[in-house]
This record gives sequence, C-alpha cells and structure tokens, in this order.
Amino acid sequence: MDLTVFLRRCLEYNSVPPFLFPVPSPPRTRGKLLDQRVTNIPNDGLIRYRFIFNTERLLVTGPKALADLLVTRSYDFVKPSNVRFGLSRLLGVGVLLAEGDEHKFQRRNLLPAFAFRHVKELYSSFWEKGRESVQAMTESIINDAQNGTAVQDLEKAKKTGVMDVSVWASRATLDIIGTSGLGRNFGAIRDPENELNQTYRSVFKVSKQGQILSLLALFIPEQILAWLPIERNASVFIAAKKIRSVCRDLIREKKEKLARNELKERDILSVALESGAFTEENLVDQLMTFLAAGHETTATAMTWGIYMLAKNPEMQNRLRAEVREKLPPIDSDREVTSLDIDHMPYLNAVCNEILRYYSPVPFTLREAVRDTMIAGQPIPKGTTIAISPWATNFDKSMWGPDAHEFKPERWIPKGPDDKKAASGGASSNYAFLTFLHGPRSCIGLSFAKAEFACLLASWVGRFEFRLKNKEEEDERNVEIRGGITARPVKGMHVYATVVDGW
Ligand code: HEM
Repeated sequence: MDLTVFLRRCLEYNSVPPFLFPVPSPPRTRGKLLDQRVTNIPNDGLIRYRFIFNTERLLVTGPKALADLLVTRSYDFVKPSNVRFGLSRLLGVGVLLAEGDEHKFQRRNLLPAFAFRHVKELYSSFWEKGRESVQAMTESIINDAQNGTAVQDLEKAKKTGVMDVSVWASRATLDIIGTSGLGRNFGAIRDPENELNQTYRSVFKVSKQGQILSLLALFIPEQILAWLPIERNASVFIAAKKIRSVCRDLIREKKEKLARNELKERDILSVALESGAFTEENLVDQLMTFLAAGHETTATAMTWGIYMLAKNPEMQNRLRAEVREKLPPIDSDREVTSLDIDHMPYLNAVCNEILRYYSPVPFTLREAVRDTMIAGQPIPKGTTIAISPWATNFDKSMWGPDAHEFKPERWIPKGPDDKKAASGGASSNYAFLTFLHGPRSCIGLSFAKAEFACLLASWVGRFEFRLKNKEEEDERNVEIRGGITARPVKGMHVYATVVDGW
C-alpha cells in the first residue's frame, strides 16, 4: 500500500488503526494493521495526515526527523495537555508528566536509581518472581489437569492446563514493580484477590465509563470531566487515594530507616530517597508513575512473547534448551544474576525481537510548545505530532525487506566483526522506537529488559506453550485493543504443559 492510501484511511474514523488513535478505538486485527503500515516514507520522514475535525497532524518516522523531535529539540515538545491533565489527576506530576526544567530536574535525580549499575542488583529478585510465578502456575495447571479440562492425551493431560497468559503476566509484573520498585510486595502472584491488588486494579483497570470519558476528553476539557458525578470518577479517586497512602507510609518507613542509617534495601524508591532531591509528596507521585508506566507495559511484552513462541515451536524449543543449559533448575535456590542472563544470546535476541515486533506502546503524541523545526521543516507552535513504534519498527527502509518478519536471528552477530547485530541489523538506531530515544525515552529500559528476560526464561524453561485457539496461529485473527498499550482484546489463552527434567 502506498502512503496516499494509508493517509486516506487515516481520514476515515472507522479505519484509523489503534496506533494512530489515542483513545479506545474499535478492536483491530494485526492483518488490518499490517495492511496499513506505512511503506513509502518521504525523504524527510514527516507524514502529514488529517485527524478528527480536519485537524492536521504529523507522523514522524525518518531518523533525522526523529533525532530532532526526540533528542536535539526534545524540549520544544510536550505531551498534549489533555493527556497530561487526565493522567496527573491520578498520578500527580512525576517524571512521566513533568515538562521543561521540572522534568530535567526530576529525571536527573531519578537516573541513578534506573542506571544499569543499580538495575543489575535487581536481577536476582526478578528471577525470584519468575520462580514464584512458575510455582503458582504449576499448581494451577495440576489443579486444572485434575479437573480434566485440559487435553486428550492422558500422559500430557496430567501436566497440562489452560491459562490466560496475559493475566499471569500482569500478576507477575505487578509484584515485580511492587517489590523492586517500591519495596512492597502486592502479593498478586499468590493471591490476586488480596486488598492491595484489588485496589490497584480499580485505579488502573479499563472500564466502560473510563473509555467513554477518554473519548469525551477529545471534545470536553478534562477539568470539567473530572468533576462529573459518575461512579468511575468516585471509585478511581477513592482507590487512588488509598494507593497513595500506602506509598506515603512506605516512604515514611524508609525515611526513618535512612535516618537511623539502616536503609539496606536496593529498590528504586530507596535509591531515589537517598538522593534527597524529592519532597515526600513528589516521591508519592513518582511511585504512582512507576506503577502506571512499569507494570502493564512489561506484562504486554510477556503476553506477545508467549504468543509468538507458541506460534513458533522451533524457536520455543531452542530457547528452552538455552535456558536449561545456562540457568540453574527453577526449583534450585541458586542465585541468578545479570552475568547469567546477559550471556544468553538467544534469550536476548528473542526478547529484542518481541519488543520490536509487538512494541507494547504502539503510539504516542507530542505537541510543539514553540515554533520550531523538524528535519528542516518549520513546525508551528501547537502542532500535534504522532510517533509510532509500530510503524517505525517495521520500516523497510531501515530494517530491510524482511522488516515484517519475526526473526530473532537478526539480533545475533554473524561473526566477530558484525557490529550491526546490536541494533538488529537496522541502518539506524532510530529504527527501534519501543522505548523512544533521548531525554524523554523510557527511564525504565534496563529494568524492563532485565525483568522481561528473567520472566520469559523462567516460564519457557518450565512450560511448553501452545495456542488454545488454532485460528490465532494467523496473526490476522487476533483482535488488538489500542490504548496506551496494545494488547489482545480477549487475553491470550494457551495450553501450558510442564516439561520435566529441569
Ligand atoms: C517493556 C516494557 C516497557 C516499555 C515498552 C516502555 C515504553 C515506554 C515509552 C515508549 C515511554 C515514552 C512515553 C512517552 O513519552 O510518550 C516510556 C516512558 C517511561 N517509562 Fe517505560 N516502558 C516499559 C517499562 C517501564 C518500566 C518497567 C518502568 C519503571 C520501572 C518504566 C518507567 C517509565 C517512566 C518513568 C517513563 C517516563 C520517562 C520520562 O518522561 O522521562 N517503563 N516507557
């Protein structure tokens, strides 16, 4: 499809792919999305398209244009005000929503907590959560098998269960961000019904009323919507207040420990607290931000990861073989560190390829706060700009003709001099947009990659995954809901079989 057709489709509300539509849109399938990928990108990497009410938007794709937008002139752009206001009601103004000098200050002071030299101390706790989730999933499988709901083959049936991996992924990543981010276990893996987990879910769950509010936010200022006396507004605020008060208690506890020189924990909050740069209320905002930004994103990566491996059994087997060769058995207490995980070429290749192919955040927006330039083109103040990892991560001009194929091998060096494999063989670093780039890139990148690798290794090491719904082998049949993350509408149901011998 050429660019003109793509743009024409973007004009029609009903065929706007989720990644170009910031509020809940009708579910789309991957097939439709693939058809709508941009294939002919203009030289300057700037694609103009019309949005609702004929307003003009720019989709930025080319490396030079992305470098200007995300790095060189990053502070000429902010997140659109309705997005900021809507989220700040819940999260406060942490590093995700702060702008300008306030953002520079917050980011500078949080960076040490997210630097690799600190994140590497967290690998063992990520692995522990991987083990805990594997144990809980194994128990659920055995129960399932006893109820006779799994498969026909008797031997396999005893060790096979049906599960929605998106739910398990959410539970595991919530406990990881709780433990390694805040120093408090939400206990979601063991008991999803517990109060803290339920409260958390009512703040961040997608509800019908919430979706309608997001849609209305396109036309009505969020400040007015926030005061509508509807159940969604009331329940979210009560729940958010409760989570904020848990965060405040945690901060106070840790502050007291710090004052007594007894703060030994290495979670993100403890490191941020040691910097002394944040007020108590702003630290609460940061914690709410990490919960919001660092939980469903990684859970989405896990969901698509298991999906792609279930579709590609030979890749799954190869990964399982590497895990079993390089890592201690899942029931063993031996510590797993960054040295173990980061020296597993196939695991890292698979993780990178999943993050490229199904980038959890498909799309994000910016607004120019002053007259500026992108790739030599004047950009007037107020212009809305779209950035789409889903489009750029598939751009054939940077990835080559196999951009649309799922190929972990592209991340494995073909020889000692193959430097390009580090960027998946792409001709530019800007080809991989999953975490964006520059001062507003994902601050949790190293955290997320390590957590993802540990979870995927532990799950694939122990289980063999097959799709429950055969039709979903064809990506065109998986419905995807857009939003901040792009996830399968109906979850991801698989058969999971315990594979003995590890
Ligand atoms: C696979 C998992 C993840 C993906 C794909 C991801 C992706 C992103 C993206 C695309 C952004 C930029 C959003 C925008 O500016 O519009 C972002 C920002 C951010 N992410 Fe992540 N993220 C992931 C995991 C995490 C984790 C685990 C944490 C925290 C522990 C985290 C914390 C943040 C924060 C605080 C920001 C705002 C940074 C700033 O504006 O300076 N993310 N992330």
